[in-house]
Amino acid sequence: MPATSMEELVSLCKRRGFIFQGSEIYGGLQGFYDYGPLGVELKNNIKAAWWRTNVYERDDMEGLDASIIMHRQVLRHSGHEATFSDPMVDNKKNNKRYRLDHLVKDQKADVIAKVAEAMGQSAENFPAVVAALNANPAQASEALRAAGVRDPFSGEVGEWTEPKPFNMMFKTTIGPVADDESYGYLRPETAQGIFTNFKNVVDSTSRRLPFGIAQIGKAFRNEITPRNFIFRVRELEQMEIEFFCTPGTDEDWHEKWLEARLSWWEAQGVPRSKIEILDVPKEDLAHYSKRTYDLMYDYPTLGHEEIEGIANRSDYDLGSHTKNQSELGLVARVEENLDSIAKLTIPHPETNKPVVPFVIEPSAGVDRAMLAVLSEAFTKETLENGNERIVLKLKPHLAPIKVAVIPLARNKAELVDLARSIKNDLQKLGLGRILLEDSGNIGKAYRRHDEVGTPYCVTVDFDTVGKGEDASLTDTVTIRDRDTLAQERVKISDLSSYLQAKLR
Ligand SMILES: Nc1ncnc2c1ncn2[C@@H]1O[C@H](COP(=O)(O)OP(=O)(O)OP(=O)(O)O)[C@@H](O)[C@H]1O
Repeated sequence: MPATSMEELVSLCKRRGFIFQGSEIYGGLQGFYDYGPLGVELKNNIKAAWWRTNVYERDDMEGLDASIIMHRQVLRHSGHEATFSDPMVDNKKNNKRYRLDHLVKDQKADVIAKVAEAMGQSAENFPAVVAALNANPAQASEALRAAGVRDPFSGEVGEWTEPKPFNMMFKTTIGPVADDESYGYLRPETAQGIFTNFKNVVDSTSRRLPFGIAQIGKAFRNEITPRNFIFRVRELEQMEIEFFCTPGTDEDWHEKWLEARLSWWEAQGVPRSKIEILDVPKEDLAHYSKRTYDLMYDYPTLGHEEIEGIANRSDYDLGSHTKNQSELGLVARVEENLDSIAKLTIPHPETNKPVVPFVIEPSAGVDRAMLAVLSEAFTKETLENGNERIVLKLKPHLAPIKVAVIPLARNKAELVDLARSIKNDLQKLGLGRILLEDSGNIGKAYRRHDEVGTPYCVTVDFDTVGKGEDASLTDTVTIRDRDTLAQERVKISDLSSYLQAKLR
């Protein structure tokens, strides 16, 4: 059974070294997390699985790693300077600041109903309530107060300001002079680096439509209320694809990508039955989107929340960043661009005339992926002897440690030396991290490796070195299967092929 609460996951992640609060020894920094020894392995494995499926196993994709700090013109013409903002409100009583929609959503049902009524909306249509609050700031602050909207920090009814937009981009100075011109932004999504490199990739690879560019990397959002562990953070990582296709084929590609992405999640242990597909209503679509599917995973404690967005972005992005916009017959409404020096077109596959392609964008968060994968793998079992065990039933390709090699006694040099040499041989197979686990107590070692999801433990005991009761067991080791708890005796000489077959 998957995790039933976020607390279970938070506690496991801290206890076993997956995830720590950022800057913890100075009291922590809200919205920033550090990935520990096992977290970095799991994260790398998720990213590698995504890259393998979306780049290596397809014939229509290229990869990219663009820089994080971007020219302000990029984020001006992408629309982020003007629109990448969330409405926020302050509580005048304690100066705490909240994202308006989060604040209202977390109130009791009767309070939400009162806010909705005051704004002339139905509580069932929550986005419409938020839209009405944003559109009528003065009425909104009165509605929040009259409905008795409580401050989540103090628990008391707040004295709420009018909502105002808050741009979520991190701005930074570039170079030694801090003047009005010398600033850039930390990218709020990786996508823009793909659009600005579109021409470079086309020119250097001779790609023709349809094709896509994949990128994994950090993005930064100054979220007003970061919360729910790594679900909403200020420094996040994204796995994004911009898939360029001929206008008119976009709807078809949108469906294909939806299917491809669901099947990828399934292969990572996140079943379709736990993902709701939200066909985002027209009135809630981002300004660039023709249609968007949000994949809503059923997170413990939070319920269904977005794990990935798959948007049909039309020709908005390349159309916004290209020069000569007026000659290109753009479908999307874009702001005038007199700064770009590149024409972002590609020959139409049938007419050979220059065309600005449409874009399908599957965009997933690595941190949210990690939370979902951990949540699905988390299992509490009662054993035959009545003891309870916690086991992370991660898919082997995602497990941070693939095999733990354990000498039965840590003070017996011949056991430890042989275990080390087995570990070194297995490490050379390139399966991922193999750990020499010589902490001594075999029971504790098994428990630890269950909890961190190690699929196999290999134990070197006295029989292995010919000092046990059964001479026929010399040069064999015990392999313990994490999920079935079955133990098998295998010859050391067969170990590599045995584990390769199980883990590849
Ligand atoms: N603050 C964040 N922390 C962690 N992951 C995030 C954050 N914002 C976005 N993501 C991830 O990046 C993906 C694509 O970003 P997108 O801009 O579509 O998110 P969003 O619609 O702004 O998300 P939300 O509505 O939850 O704020 C999301 O599906 C999510 O997995």
